[in-house]
Amino acid sequence: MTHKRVEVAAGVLLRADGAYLLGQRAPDTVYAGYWEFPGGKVEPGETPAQALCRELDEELGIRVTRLRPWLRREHRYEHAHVRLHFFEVVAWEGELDDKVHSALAWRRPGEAAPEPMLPANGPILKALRLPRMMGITQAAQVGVDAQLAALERALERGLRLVQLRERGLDPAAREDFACAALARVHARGGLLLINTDAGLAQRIGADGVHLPADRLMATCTRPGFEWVGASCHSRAELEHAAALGLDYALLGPVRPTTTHPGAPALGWPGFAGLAAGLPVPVFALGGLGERDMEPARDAGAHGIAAIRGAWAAAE
Ligand SMILES: Nc1nc2c([nH]c(=O)n2[C@@H]2O[C@H](COP(=O)(O)OP(=O)(O)OP(=O)(O)O)[C@@H](O)[C@H]2O)c(=O)[nH]1
Repeated sequence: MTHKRVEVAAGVLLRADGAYLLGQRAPDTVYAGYWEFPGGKVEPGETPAQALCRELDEELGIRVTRLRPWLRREHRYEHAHVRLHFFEVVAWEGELDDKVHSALAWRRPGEAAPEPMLPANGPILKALRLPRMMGITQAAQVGVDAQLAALERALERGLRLVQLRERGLDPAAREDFACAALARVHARGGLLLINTDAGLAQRIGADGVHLPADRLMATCTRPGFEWVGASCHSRAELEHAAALGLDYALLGPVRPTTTHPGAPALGWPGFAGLAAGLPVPVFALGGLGERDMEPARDAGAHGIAAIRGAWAAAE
């Protein structure tokens, strides 16, 4: 049986400590007892953002004062074909006064979520585990020792996601550097992805691979790592990353950069237009640093990826 598509708005309420809110569906609903993000169906004449503000007022008794578009994902249930518009809700007024759920629970991104979870939400929980800042290595440019020292400083400051992108190192030096970087990143509980070289990622036990755009477009099935991402410069590339079920995409350059001279800069409106409405978290890239996190997330980015900007913050 085919169903008309139902538009749904769902809110990831984020506390200052990074915890997010889940609600357990009441006994008299479809999927009773399953956990969900608070929200509900978009009514005729409403935008998804308006629907979410109404639902959070009705369900939780709060007035949303700041929200950001995040991910959009379609799922076919036996009872409905839903298109879920997920927003991050970062500020609200009023105390939580739940009127519809059996229970509420706050969870930090690393903690196990309560079970059972609505089936459409698995990738959303995985996206919440993805750190907001990605550092991309440049050991071939600055030297292996200087890059490892910069990596240690950045891990100390809280960096937990690193992409090793070292086309300029010969294979033996790249493998030595990758092992040294992986030990440091794993000592802090972070994730290390290897650009292009899936064999190297496999040998050293890295967390995943990162595909350059040409590799992405030549790839028909998701590589078999826990974390797989790709570099994108167009909507077609972003949609291919989404179709492969990748865990993130990088999109840029947002500003002109010395690493990609001559590439036209997107600016935040250009970034927001290309990144909107995707199921895959998108990092903004190109001339950015941690100070750009707020404008990036307001433009729909999951976070920021940086080469120079990731290592320079404390210098
Ligand atoms: N609120 C919410 N709904 C979700 C999530 N994930 C997900 O698949 N859905 C699906 O989206 C639809 C939302 O329907 P709902 O029953 O909450 O809608 P509603 O509040 O307007 O209730 P109503 O049916 O009584 O009017 C359901 O099919 C639900 O399974 C989620 O995280 N939050």
